[in-house]
Amino acid sequence: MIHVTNLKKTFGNEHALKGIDFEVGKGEVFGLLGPSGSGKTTTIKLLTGEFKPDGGDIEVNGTGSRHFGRTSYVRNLGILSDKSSLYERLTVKDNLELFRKLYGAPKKVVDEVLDKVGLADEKDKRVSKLSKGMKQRVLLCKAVLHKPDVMFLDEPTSALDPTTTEKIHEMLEDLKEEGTTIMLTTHNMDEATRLCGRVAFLHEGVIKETGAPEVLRHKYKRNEVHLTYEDGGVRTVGRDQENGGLLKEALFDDSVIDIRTDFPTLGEVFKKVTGKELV
Ligand SMILES: Nc1ncnc2c1ncn2[C@@H]1O[C@H](COP(=O)(O)OP(=O)(O)OP(=O)(O)O)[C@@H](O)[C@H]1O
Repeated sequence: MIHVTNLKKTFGNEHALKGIDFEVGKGEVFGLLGPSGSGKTTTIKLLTGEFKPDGGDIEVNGTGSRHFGRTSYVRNLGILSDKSSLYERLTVKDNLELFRKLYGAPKKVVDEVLDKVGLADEKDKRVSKLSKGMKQRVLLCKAVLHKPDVMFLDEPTSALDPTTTEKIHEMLEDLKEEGTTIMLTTHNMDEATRLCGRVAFLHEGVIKETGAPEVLRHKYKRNEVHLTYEDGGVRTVGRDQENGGLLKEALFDDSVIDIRTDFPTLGEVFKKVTGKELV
């Protein structure tokens, strides 16, 4: 659904993207993970036609980047970015009705999407009276009501409270179930682990690693086993032939209360690969 080859973007002397490659399959949720300034938003803006590439190729749903300026291209996408906005003086429902008519979507979708993000009771409120988290949920409704095949979400939950984040995650999981192709950017490793089938680690405009979160966690795990004893003592041994007998004995040793392998979080893997924290 999304093909990106040797994509480059420069701002003056700043090489924001130094030639990145990735593919996103139909129905896949793909996460671009990276710290601030790594090039995540630039990538999304190139894919949605807001920026023009300085090199490389992009194709989204069969459309090449030279056609991204066409209204027909953007209308078939679902976009949630820092540029997404609502009419503050209109109610939630009137805002969504406006976009529904623009997209020619069926009337019932407005209530359906509001219900999904838990905002059915707020539909007659003016947008100017909503909290930040509520606005973000309405923006997500706006991005999905025409049931786009591809969605680009730039940090969909950044700086939101846990309840709003959970609601947004539930909605994204529903979209994933329905087979929507989603590309999102995030600093949040839990979000990426929960939602993404595959992630790419972006660091200083370069993709350093790509893969399924669990596969990457497995690939970068330390080959160690921690044995915790009932007196609180912890013994760490290599998970190898040499310690085979000891580990087998530990399984049946009543004084061993916990046996644990090191399974790093995605954030720890990111640090291992790039030397940088994901925040
Ligand atoms: N419009 C622009 N003009 C000049 N430089 C830009 C512009 N947009 C991005 N950059 C630069 O490109 C680099 C990548 O920025 P980008 O916004 O893509 O990072 P990001 O990973 O999305 O960061 P954040 O997580 O803080 O949003 C940064 O060094 C940034 O200063």
